[in-house]
Amino acid sequence: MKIAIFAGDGIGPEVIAQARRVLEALSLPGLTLFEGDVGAAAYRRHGHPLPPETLEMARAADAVLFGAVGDFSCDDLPRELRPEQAILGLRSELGLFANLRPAAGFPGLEHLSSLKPEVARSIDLLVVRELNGDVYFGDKGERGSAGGREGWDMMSYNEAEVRRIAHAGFRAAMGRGKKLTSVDKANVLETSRIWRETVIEVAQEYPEVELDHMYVDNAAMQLVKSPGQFDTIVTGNLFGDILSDQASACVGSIGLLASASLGERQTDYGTFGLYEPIHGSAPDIAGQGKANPVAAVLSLAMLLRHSLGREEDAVRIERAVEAILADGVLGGDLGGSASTQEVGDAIVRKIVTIS
Ligand SMILES: NC(=O)C1=CN([C@@H]2O[C@H](COP(=O)(O)OP(=O)(O)OC[C@H]3O[C@@H](n4cnc5c(N)ncnc54)[C@H](O)[C@@H]3O)[C@@H](O)[C@H]2O)C=CC1
Ligand SMILES: CC(C)CC(=O)C(=O)O
Ligand SMILES: [Mg+2]
Repeated sequence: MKIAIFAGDGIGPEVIAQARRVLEALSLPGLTLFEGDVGAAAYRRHGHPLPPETLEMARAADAVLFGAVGDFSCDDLPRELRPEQAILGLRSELGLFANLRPAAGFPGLEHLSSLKPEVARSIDLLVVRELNGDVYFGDKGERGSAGGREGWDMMSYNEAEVRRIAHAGFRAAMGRGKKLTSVDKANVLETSRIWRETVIEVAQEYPEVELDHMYVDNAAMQLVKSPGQFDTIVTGNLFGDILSDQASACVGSIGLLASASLGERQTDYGTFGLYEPIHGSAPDIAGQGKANPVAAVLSLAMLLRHSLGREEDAVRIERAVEAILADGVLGGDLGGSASTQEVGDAIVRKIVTIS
């Protein structure tokens, strides 16, 4: 089993160091770890945020564990050299089109949610976000205009792209509460009209799943008003990016939510994937030991489940995380004072005691 580890920038290395300790505490036989450079760190060392050797390392692995990229010192670089291109490049080059972002409340942490505790208690949803299309990958540019500089980012989806993420959404819903909400903006966007019609067509193959549709503005409102109504959400790249950050505040902190990015490639043990917290490099707290490593640790659990077929180890990690949070080992983002290292220590100790 080969895992490529790309820690990246800002708090990326801090949270990945803790995830790595948790992985080592599991003492899995036959595991090889490789480390590669991405983001601003890679740009400084190799002149590119996603050097060819990093991409090759990812291709040769069964899974990638990713921290975060982004560094304001790179803001003036041309777009193709900015750190964020590393994660976009990995997602597109590796064909990782389905981004699974679960958001569920942790028992006893309801008071830390931005919602009322009784509302927060009801959250248990999965955002299935399309990851290879939309405005992030469409034609983009800048030109002069009568109104000054004009920029554009083309939003587009074709039926094949929508079909494959719709299948991912329906399959995910089948494994959960059999309810799928497709989020779009079909009242004004052509892209969304094709999205909605294609999702309805794919629904014929999943008669057991109850499908509904919601405009993204209403979905954002419903998410904070009554998140319990959602089971599985399928949506485009931009809407999914925004709604999942919003969902993290409903759970308690962006430092808690993990993600899996999957494509079609199968390995000897499961589906090849890239696993990362939903947060970014958080330059405002980088280097201060304040980053919550839980999202990175839970991303590792998703890696073990989806790419390495090690469900029992994934559950062991998830139980350890739930236990330390219930014990009150909380970082600053959750109103506590535990450092990144202390949260990692507590998870490692629990892993060892949980059989
Ligand atoms: N996949 C990736 O690598 C992503 C990279 N980014 C990049 O990250 C950089 C910073 O972006 P922001 O918009 O500030 O988003 P961010 O997610 O890095 O941070 C947003 C807020 O959440 C806090 N936060 C994030 N992770 C946390 C954690 N684990 N524990 C405690 N608090 C945490 C930060 O301190 C900040 O106040 C930018 O360069 C952005 O492009 C943003 C999102 C995803
Ligand atoms: C950094 C961006 C490319 C994407 C993002 O914010 C995300 O995937 O959560
Ligand atoms: Mg994001």
